[in-house]
This record gives sequence, C-alpha cells and structure tokens, in this order.
Amino acid sequence: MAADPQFLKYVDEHQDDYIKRLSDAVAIASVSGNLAYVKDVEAMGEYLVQQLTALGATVEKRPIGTHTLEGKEVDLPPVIIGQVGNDPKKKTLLVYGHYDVQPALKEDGWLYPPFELTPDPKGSGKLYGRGSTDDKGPVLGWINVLEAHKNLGIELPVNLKMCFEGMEENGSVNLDKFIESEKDKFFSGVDCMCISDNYWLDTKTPCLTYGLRGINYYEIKINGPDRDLHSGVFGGTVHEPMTDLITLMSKLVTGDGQILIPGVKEMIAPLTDDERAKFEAIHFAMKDIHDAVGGDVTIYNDGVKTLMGRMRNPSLSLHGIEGAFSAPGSKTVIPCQVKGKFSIRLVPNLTVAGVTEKVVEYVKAEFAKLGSKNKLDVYLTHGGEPWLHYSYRAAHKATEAVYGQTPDYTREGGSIPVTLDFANILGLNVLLLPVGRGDDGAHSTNEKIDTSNYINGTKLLGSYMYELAAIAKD
Ligand SMILES: NCC(=O)N[C@@H](Cc1c[nH]cn1)C(=O)O
Ligand SMILES: [Zn+2]
Ligand SMILES: [Zn+2]
Repeated sequence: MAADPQFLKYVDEHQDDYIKRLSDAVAIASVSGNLAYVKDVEAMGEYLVQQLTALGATVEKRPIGTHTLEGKEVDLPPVIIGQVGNDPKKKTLLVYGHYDVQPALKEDGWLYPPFELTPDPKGSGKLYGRGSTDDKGPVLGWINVLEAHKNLGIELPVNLKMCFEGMEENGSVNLDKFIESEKDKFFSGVDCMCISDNYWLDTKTPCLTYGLRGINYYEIKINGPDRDLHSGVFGGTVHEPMTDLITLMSKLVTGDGQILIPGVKEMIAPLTDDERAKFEAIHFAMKDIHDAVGGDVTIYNDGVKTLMGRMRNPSLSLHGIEGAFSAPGSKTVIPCQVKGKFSIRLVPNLTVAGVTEKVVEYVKAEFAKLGSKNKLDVYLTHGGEPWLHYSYRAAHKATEAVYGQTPDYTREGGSIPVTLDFANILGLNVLLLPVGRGDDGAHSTNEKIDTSNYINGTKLLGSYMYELAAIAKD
C-alpha cells in the first residue's frame, strides 16, 4: 500500500518547519558520557517529550539508573518511550533512535559552530551540525511523520511505539535491562522494529542494512610515579608511562589494518559464496569512499576488498590517550598516568568475551616483556556483539516508491549493539533503514545531512509504515 499522497505532499510543503525542528534539536549539545553536558542531554530528552506530547503521543520519561562520570555518580539519561495508537487490528511498529551525540568543538576543524545547524551557503542543501545525521535527523523524521498525520487528520496505518535513548554513543548502559524489564509491558505486542541510525554507502543509492559489526572498547592504563615530572630532572631515571603505553599500542595493529592480537583472526567465520556475491552486487566505487574521507588514503584499491574491510572483517582503531600532553606548545612533562583507548569492531563469530580474553592475555604478556616497574591495567569499557539479518520486503517497496531505485543490501561497519538486545530479548525482526548518506561525516568534523535526505527520509519512514501495514506477516 503506497503512502497517503496527502502525507507526501504535506512533507514537501513543510520542509522549512522540519529544518527549524532539526535546528532546535542540534542547538541542544546533548553529548553523552561527559559531566559538563549532563544537563544538555537531559534537556534533549525533555525536548523529545514536549514534541511527542504536543503531537498526541502517550509519552513517558523512564529513569534507568546511574553511572559514574569523572568520579561523580550521576543519573543515566532517561529512556523516552512513546506510543500512538493501540488498535488490535493494526500491526505494531517499534522505532528506536538516540538523542545523544558525539563531542564536537569548533576548533577540531568545523567550518561552522557544531551546535548551530548551518545550511551550506553555496546552496548545496547540506545542513551542517553535530547530530544532524547521527541521530537527531532520523529521530525527528519520525516526529515529522507524526506531525503530518496529526495536522492532516489522518490515522497512522500502524500502531507506533517509540524508544529513544541518550547513551548510545557510550555503550547504551542499562538499556538491555530496561528492554528485559519492559518485555511484557511497553514492548509487548510489537510486530517489527525499525532503526535509522546508519548511512547509505554512497551519496546516491538508498540501502537497507542487514548486518552490523559489534564493538569492544578497551582502555590500557599505565600508572607510574605519583605526580607529573620534569623530563629534564627525571628523564632517564624513571620508567615513563607514555613510553610503555606507546610501545603497547604499537603492537596492536599494523599500518595496513592487520590485527596483531593472536587468536582473533582464527575466530572469524569463513566467507561463504553467497556472502561474497552480496558484496559484489553492491553499487560502490572507490571514488565514493575517497570523497567520504576526503582523499585517497584507502588500504585497498579494490571495491569489494574495501567493502569487506568495512563490513565483513574486524578492525582495530586507536582512538586516543587520556592524560597525555596534547595542548599547543612544548611542555617538557613526563605524565604520571596515561590511558590508551582503542576499540575492535567485531564480526561473526567474534564474541565480546572471546576477544576480550585474547586482548587482555596479549597486552599483559607484551607488558611483561618491557620489564617496566609501572603498573598496567587493561580492561573492556563496553562491548556489543555483531548482528546479521536479511528480510525486508516492506522497506524495499517503500524505498522504491520514494527514491524510484532498488536499494542496495549492505552491512554496516559501525555498531548499534542494542539492535541485538531488541532482536534477542523481544524476538523481533529488526530493520535498519538508513536516512543519511555515506559522506555525512557522522562522528567527524562537519557532520551534515542533506536536505533531500532529511525530507525524503521523512517520506521513507512514513511510506515504510504504509507498506508494513499492507504486507502479510512472515
Ligand atoms: N550511528 C551508530 C553509531 O555511531 N554507533 C557507535 C556506537 C558506539 C559504541 N561505543 C561508542 N560508540 C559506533 O561507534 O559505531
Ligand atoms: Zn548513532
Ligand atoms: Zn554515532
């Protein structure tokens, strides 16, 4: 069943209102996992509550416990749950999204202030701002759909349940417990689920995503002297924590992406012919990735190898060092305690526990070889398993209706670990339906969403609801 034409027309006619809504949301700097932004994350949750309530949804803000930030115990951002419709004759669709964002500072290299949605002055339609594509744009896409239906006086073709969290960028702490505890309450009666929190592969081809890599995030902590030291006075006399840490971090991965931790490669599921064929069928040119990263810095020159590097193989990335001197200037300090941060993206059959065992064993063995008198700690901060699923008839039809194109079937290199919790705990068929493009720069500087993706994305989410309502259950 095609979407109601009045709905599609309404979306086209209200683009400016929708952009204003995105602008209001981007202005709330809801950076999770950072004490300085706790109030902003809370404000963003409240913003969603206000918006949904005004559109007639039944909304609740649910506390899910506390966590420690910079030594202080604070409330976790609440989960916002909402519902529109409760008709037993209709299917029930659950949508999930997150209202927290990654950190962003203008001085990181943003063209415009990251928390002010800024249209490209050259008129390309790009809307720059932190969270524009990850994940405020897609979340607001659902709110736009609700607004259109309410103002047109059209009933939704499905019952809609919504679950929005504020900790996705920091491991979705306690969300699994919340899903478990609400399994037979808020989440009961859900037929299927849609998550829009990833991206097309290129800038032209809409896609449906049937796989996600998992993620294990680690810290290596080295403690040395009990205070920072002068390198002229103490250099050459003490074991330096940074030296130990850099040595260890240099032993995790090669420059061409090979993971050096013994036992990890051996756990990867063998590639099947069917899997290879799916990668070969994807519309993808090396130019797409060169444009998305801003230059030819790819490990492979081959498209299928590049796609498999992102979707089918594990990868290890070094993210940063806490405690190291990083400001401009030439401070001659020996930092006394440093924490190296890295993560491993997981693919079938790597597990959070299996990989952690190998990582901890290896880092400890390498540290022992250094003969350092400093203290080592290596631990997982958060983990999420990989996920695969393949059956998306309603979304396929909706994509063809909105974009006039057959979608690519992709797997995502990024991770949305809670997908697996929803699928396993609620026994659901989860659809990943991206809204943004491959060059949106999520987590990067100058994150953007194209106006056409935001507006067509709103139509896509709405059209998916109509196709879902009409399709026979599996
Ligand atoms: N759009 C999904 C996304 O960005 N997910 C994050 C999840 C994460 C896990 N730990 C920190 N962030 C990702 O990096 O893939
Ligand atoms: Zn996201
Ligand atoms: Zn993200």
